[in-house]
Amino acid sequence: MLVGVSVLAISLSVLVYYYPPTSWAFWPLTMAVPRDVSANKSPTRNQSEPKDKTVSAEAEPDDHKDKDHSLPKATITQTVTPDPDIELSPQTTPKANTLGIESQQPVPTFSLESQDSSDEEDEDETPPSFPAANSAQRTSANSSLMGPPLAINRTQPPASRLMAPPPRIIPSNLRELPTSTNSLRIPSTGPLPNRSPPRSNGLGLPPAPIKTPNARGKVLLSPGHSPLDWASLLKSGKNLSGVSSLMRVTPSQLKHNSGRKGRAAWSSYQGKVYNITPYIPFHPGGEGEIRRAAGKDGSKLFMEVHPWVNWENMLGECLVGIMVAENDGLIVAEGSLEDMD
Ligand code: HEM
Repeated sequence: MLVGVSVLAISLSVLVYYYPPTSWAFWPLTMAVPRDVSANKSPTRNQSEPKDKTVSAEAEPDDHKDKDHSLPKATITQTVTPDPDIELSPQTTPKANTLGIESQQPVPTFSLESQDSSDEEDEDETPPSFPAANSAQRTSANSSLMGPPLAINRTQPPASRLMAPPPRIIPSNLRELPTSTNSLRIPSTGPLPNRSPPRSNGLGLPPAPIKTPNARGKVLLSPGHSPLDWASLLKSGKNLSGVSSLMRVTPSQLKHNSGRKGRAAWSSYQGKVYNITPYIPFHPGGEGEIRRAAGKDGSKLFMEVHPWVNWENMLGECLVGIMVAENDGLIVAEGSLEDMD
């Protein structure tokens, strides 16, 4: 008995030595895999496979096959791709996808091509029409959302197609035209303009005239003395100041050059003395107005009438000098002023 057990143990040891336990699980599978699977595309190996626990766990159930066949045929094309791993030696470690024999079922692929008979016509290389024949744009053209195509009458001029027709004249809306005698009369009804009594000052005197913005008439300048003519004279380079160089002007000197008795007209504006003699005929406000400032400081008069006028630009070439105290001034020879005239 003891000897028998020993022999059995030794034989088992030898068996385990040559066939390690790691290879035990694949014995039935390697023995069952056919040598040439490519020649037999029908997956019938499962029938010969033993009901080993490792293999049967990866086999797909039958109801799964039924589910694949229930897919719509119109959108699925089935392709069979032979697994190249099948050609390997059965002694190698089997791949997972080869064990699932049912995975030899064709893999469904989706395609956008339609299954009707027009597939062959789509291969035509002529460009498709726009909009496409079966587009929603064409189909909606017949619906109520889209009107019929414009029918342009080529016989009419373009203006008549774009403009709205003239309004219809209804006789009841027309007024009666005034006759020649009635049009000159003051209407007897309705509010009348300027019918209020004339304004009185309460003293019996005639009412004061109503001032309007244009009540004061514009000064008519002599020909050749427009503002543009003055501007061109400023650019002419002519000596308009009457002096050879800037000078210090005393109050007595300013008063002396009053523009009377053949003298030049000087006027001071904010400490600067200008020879306004050449500008007098160009003054838009008239010669009399600007002469009021001759021989004295005209800043106040100037600012009262037109503070917006830039006299420094307009009289720049007429600058004589600056105002100084009486004892600081230099007398300018009168001949220099006569040269300007
Ligand atoms: C020398 C310096 C002066 C210069 C450069 C000058 C220039 C001018 C200019 C450019 C205008 C036209 C203004 C406009 O149309 O808006 C004007 C108008 C006038 N200026 Fe002078 N002016 C000067 C001195 C004076 C003085 C001293 C007076 C008198 C107080 C005066 C009285 C007037 C008047 C009454 C008008 C008319 C304003 C109007 O039409 O509404 N200006 N002046």
